[in-house]
Amino acid sequence: MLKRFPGGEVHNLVSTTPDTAVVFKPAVIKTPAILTILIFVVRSVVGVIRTLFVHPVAVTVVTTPVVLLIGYGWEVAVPVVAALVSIPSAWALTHRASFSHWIGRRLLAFWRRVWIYRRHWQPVMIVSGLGRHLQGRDYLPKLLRVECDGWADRVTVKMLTGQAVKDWTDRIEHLAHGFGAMSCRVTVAKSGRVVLTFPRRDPLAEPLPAVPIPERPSVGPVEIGRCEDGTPYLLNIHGTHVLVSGSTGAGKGSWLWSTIRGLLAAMRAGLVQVWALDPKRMELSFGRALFGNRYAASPEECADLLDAAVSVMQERADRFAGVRRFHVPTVADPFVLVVVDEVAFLTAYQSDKGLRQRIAAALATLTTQGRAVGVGVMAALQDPRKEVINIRNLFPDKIALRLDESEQVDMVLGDGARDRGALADRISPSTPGVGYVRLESSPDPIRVRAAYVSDADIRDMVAEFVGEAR
Ligand SMILES: Nc1ncnc2c1ncn2[C@@H]1O[C@H](COP(=O)(O)OP(=O)(O)OP(=O)(O)O)[C@@H](O)[C@H]1O
Repeated sequence: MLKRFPGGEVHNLVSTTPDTAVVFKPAVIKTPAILTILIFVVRSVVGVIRTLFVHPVAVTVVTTPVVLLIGYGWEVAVPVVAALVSIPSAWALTHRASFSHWIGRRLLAFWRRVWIYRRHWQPVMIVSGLGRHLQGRDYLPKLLRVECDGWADRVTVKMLTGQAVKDWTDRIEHLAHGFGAMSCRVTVAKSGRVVLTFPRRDPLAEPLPAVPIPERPSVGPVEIGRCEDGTPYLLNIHGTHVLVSGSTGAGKGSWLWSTIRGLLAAMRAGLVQVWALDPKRMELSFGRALFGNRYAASPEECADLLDAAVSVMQERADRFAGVRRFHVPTVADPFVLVVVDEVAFLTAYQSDKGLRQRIAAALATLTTQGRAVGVGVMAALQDPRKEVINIRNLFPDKIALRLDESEQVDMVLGDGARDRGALADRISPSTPGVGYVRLESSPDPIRVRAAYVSDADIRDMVAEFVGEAR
């Protein structure tokens, strides 16, 4: 005997096998055709209005010829379109930057949104695991906006509820390959939204000539080179410590020399002193005259120079205590920048244990207490493994140039840097000076190329500095 269920009809219940319990027949709700059509029309209208607002330039370019052709025939459409095309062409030829800002990049963004991102969105999301296909329905993150600049596409995405940024940073390779880009970087726009950056070309492929020596004395930020968007990259030196790490030939020298070059005017004015530790005797020795007697090469000399820097630091700390909390560079109390080329020579590879401990203690003291009293450290390092330098974390600002292994990226820049797109292990050996900067103030790494300071540039710097000093 079939039991009568509340709200159900007995004839809606079927038993498929004689010896088993009742099996429910799924309820089929028939949507009226008019409702389906209405939903479709509303969605289409909303889509058209949205496209009009989001891509006004692209919509005008596409619809104008069609409207003219239908409304006035080809006799009117062709000359009007020709005139309309000639105006932007003339604009593009005479002022390319403003044309590409107002028209070119918007058209490109529209095209790439439709052809690259919208077309591949569903398969890339499902295959990478960022979207789900459940019971015939797709649950996908929402593609909100595509913007193009001179070198990259920036895709703003609304994540699925419950997703974390790490879900995206773990899949940068899927995203890059899925959308035909060389790499992908993930940044957080706001809660629930991420921006994916897909480079279209490498704007840092060409070497940059040395930045002109500044006219005005300044302790920074100093111009080091260029960012990917073509803007000058300014590095803060005063009030921090900087670690530059990269394998041999990665271009660490260009970061050290670009910094010294940017400080040269302030050095001439007596507001900055650069103290050079050059255990390899290959890098800083070239501009030795810039450092006067504050140049050291042998481990003993380096240890003495570091101890002297610690003394300066402590003497200032005694004097400044209770009087001021920040250092203002003056001729009496200049900013002291201790530049160390290949710091591991002085720490990990130093066979004299006593000397090694003395140097490590001095470096740790300077990096923990020096910045408030105007003593900074900028150190270069080839091998960032933990056993090589354990004071790595005392440098607030870090730069990873080309590295040999992917694990080294987080060792230099801190946890999660590679996931956020700092692919320092993928930097080509043909682009020395390129690196990822991760500052204390921002977790997102920036890709930068330092300008190349050639031997001739260093000679000019020395000539200018010594000439002035005489
Ligand atoms: N910013 C740059 N732009 C273009 N070329 C560069 C740049 N920096 C360095 N180079 C080239 O790369 C070569 C190696 O650079 P550099 O000596 O600075 O590397 P490094 O990282 O200091 O290596 P090592 O640790 O072996 O001394 C230079 O001789 C120069 O030709």
